[in-house]
Amino acid sequence: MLEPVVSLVNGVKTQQIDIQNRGMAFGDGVFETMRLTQGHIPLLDLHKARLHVGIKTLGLNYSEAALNKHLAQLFSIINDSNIASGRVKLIVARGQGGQGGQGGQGGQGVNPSPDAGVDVSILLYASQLAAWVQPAVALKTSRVQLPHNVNLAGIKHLNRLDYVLAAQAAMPAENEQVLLLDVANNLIETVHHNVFFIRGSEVITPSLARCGVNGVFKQWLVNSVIPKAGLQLVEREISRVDAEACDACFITNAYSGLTPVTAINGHLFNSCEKLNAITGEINQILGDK
Ligand SMILES: C=C(O[C@@H]1C=C(C(=O)O)C=C[C@H]1N)C(=O)O
Repeated sequence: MLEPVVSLVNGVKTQQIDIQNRGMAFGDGVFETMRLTQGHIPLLDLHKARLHVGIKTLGLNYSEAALNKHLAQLFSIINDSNIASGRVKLIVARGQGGQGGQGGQGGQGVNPSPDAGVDVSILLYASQLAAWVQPAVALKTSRVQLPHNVNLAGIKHLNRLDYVLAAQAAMPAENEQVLLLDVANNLIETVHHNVFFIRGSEVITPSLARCGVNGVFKQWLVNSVIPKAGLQLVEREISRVDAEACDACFITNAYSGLTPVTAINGHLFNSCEKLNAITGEINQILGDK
């Protein structure tokens, strides 16, 4: 785990949170993992929009003005320092407090009290991008499958235990990422990325209606990049057999962008012209190359 270079909790420079914070106690919150490039965060508006969806779903007592103030404070610290590129993690968790202080189930206080506030914790990890970005990876499926949960599908909430179990079971090598299937045996995503397949002029990505995280980079690709590259986006269920019939595969997230996939459980994929077109478009827009 990389040490944060700057850590703000509700605008105060500290690495401590309240022992009763509900984000820690119950996973009662949402988060964003964002890329910092030359002092700015690409796709920040999309990160904020996804955060907002999660906040609304969880019914957090949220002030957009407070969030913007904390972000401005963070940017001012970044600009005064020599941190140019890295990773920014933003957590919005419900403040402390169980049900009226008396506890809910078994005195554990699962129900939030009406006056439970909101903690906005902003943590900056200044790591070298190159240390995190892999040129290409192989995927390995995990025997631990994602349950369906339509209440939380798409949201990047703090409860990631299915992912922890799946990664533990798969034990990936250094050049591997863990691919998750759901309980209906459809491919969903990797532990840290969304997944895409190219077949002819179609770019196919799993439907996340029942589980999975609606990635910010995925949203940007789907709405802006893929149409520009003249390709057709299809969101649907994908089985392993469907996937193996495809020409190419890649994974995405906001931190590392697009990463080509060389194989899934030993089934090989090549790079293809269409994948190069998408990568070219991304690099041009993000100004990476
Ligand atoms: C919880 C995580 O999940 C992944 C995050 C994204 C994303 O934000 O783009 C996509 C797929 C998820 N499996 C994470 O922090 O990596």
